[in-house]
Amino acid sequence: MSTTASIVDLSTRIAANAAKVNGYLVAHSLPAPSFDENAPLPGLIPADAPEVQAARMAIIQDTAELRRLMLGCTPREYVMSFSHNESLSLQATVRFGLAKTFPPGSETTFGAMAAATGVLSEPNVRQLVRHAVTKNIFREPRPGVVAHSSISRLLAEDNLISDWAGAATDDLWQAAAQTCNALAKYPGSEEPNTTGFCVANNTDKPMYEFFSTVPERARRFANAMTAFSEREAGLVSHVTDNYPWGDLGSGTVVDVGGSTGFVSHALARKFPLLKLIVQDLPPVIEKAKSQAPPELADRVSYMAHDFLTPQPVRGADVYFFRSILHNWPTKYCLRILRNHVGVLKPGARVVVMDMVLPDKGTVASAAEEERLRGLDLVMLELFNAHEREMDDWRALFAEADARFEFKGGWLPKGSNKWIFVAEWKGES
Ligand SMILES: C[S@@+](CC[C@H](N)C(=O)[O-])C[C@H]1O[C@@H](n2cnc3c(N)ncnc32)[C@H](O)[C@@H]1O
Repeated sequence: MSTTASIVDLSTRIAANAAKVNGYLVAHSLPAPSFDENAPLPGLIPADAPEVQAARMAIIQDTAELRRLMLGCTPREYVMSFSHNESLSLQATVRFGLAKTFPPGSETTFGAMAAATGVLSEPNVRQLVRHAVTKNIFREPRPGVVAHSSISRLLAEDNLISDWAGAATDDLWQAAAQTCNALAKYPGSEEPNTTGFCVANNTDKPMYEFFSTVPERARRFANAMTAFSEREAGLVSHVTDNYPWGDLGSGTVVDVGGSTGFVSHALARKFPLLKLIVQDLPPVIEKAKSQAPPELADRVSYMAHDFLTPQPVRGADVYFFRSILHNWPTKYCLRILRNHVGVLKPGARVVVMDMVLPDKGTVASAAEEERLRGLDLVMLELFNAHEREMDDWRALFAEADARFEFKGGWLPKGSNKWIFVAEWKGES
C-alpha cells in the first residue's frame, strides 16, 4: 500500500469514527469534547457504550499515526518533534501544587499563584503556566488571568491522579533521564541497585528499598500504582473474575508483594471462605494493617516478608504474584521462585498476573507496540529488568526448578496483564 493510500485510509477512518462519537454525544445530549473546566471528569462516554469507546480509541490511534506519517515526510522535523517539556509542565504543576493554589470556579493571577506556592517567583510561574496552557493544563481566558481546565481541576481534586503525575515525573522521568548514564557506568548490569532510578536518586538501594526510607515517596508511588489499577485494563475485577478462586474453598492464598492488600480484599469479598495472607516489605505492611477493613479481619492477615528470602508460609494452595516478577532481572526471579520450593505442597500453584510481550510483529497497532515497548523500558529504568514473552516465562519456571509444571495462561478480556500458572509436581 502506498503512503498516499494509507493516509487517505487513515483519515477516512478517522472521519467515520468521529461521526460515530459525535452521533452518540448528540443523541445523548452530551457536550462536545473540550477541556472546559466543567467537562465531566469521569469522561464523556460511559463504559457501557463499548462501540463508541472503541471508535474513540481508534481515533486516538489513527490520528497519532497520521501525525507520525505527516511529520515523517520531513525526517528532520520528525526528530525535532520529540519534546521533554510536556513532562516539565506536568511536573511543575504537581510539584508546586499549582492546580491547588486557587479553587475550581475561580480565577487567579501568576503573582497570586507564585505567592501561594511560597517558593516560585512570578516570572517563573508565568513561564511554567503558559507552557502548561499549551498542554491544556490550565486556561488563560484573558492575558494574565489563569483559570482551571478540566485537567487542572482533576489534578486539584483527585489526589490519586495527582500522585500518579508526581510519580510519573519525579520518579519515572528522572529515572529515564539517567538510564543512559547508568548503562554507561554499569555495562550489562543485572542488579536492581545500578539503574537510572538509582543514579537519579543518588542511592545504592533498589527502588522499593529506597522508598522504605522515604515514606512520602513510597506513599505516592503506591497511590500511583493504585491509580494505574483503577484504569479499565488494570481493574482488580480481572483478578477476581478470571481464575477459579472459588474452587479453593476455604484454602489459603499468599499474596506475595501484595502491597496494601487491595487485591486480597477484593478476593476475600468475592470468595467468602477464602483465606489470604498479604506479604510485603515492613513499611508497606504497617500501612496495610493501619487501613485493613475490619470486616475481613478473620480471613485477611498481613505479614512483613522480603521475598528475596525463603517463604515462611508452608502449604498454601496458591502463591500469587501480581506485577511482581516483571520488576526483577532473571537471576532475582529465579531466586524468588526458588525461595518457595521448600514450602510448596504437591499440587500447590504459583499464579502469576503479569505482562506478557506478544511475539515481535504480532501486535495489532503501532500504538499498542509503543505502549508495550514503553513498559519494557520502565522495567529497565527502575529495576534493570525487562518484560517477557510467554516462552521466556516458561523457560524461567523450568530453570527455577524442573518440578514446576508450567501450564500456560490466558489474557482476561480488557486486561493488560495475563494470568498464568505453574503447578508444583514435587514432594512437600
Ligand atoms: C508493582 S507493586 C505490585 C503490588 C501488587 N501486587 C499489585 O498487584 O498492585 C510491587 C510490590 O512489591 C513490593 N516489594 C518490592 N520488593 C519486595 C521484597 N523484596 N519483598 C517483598 N515485597 C517487595 C513492593 O513494596 C510493592 O508493593
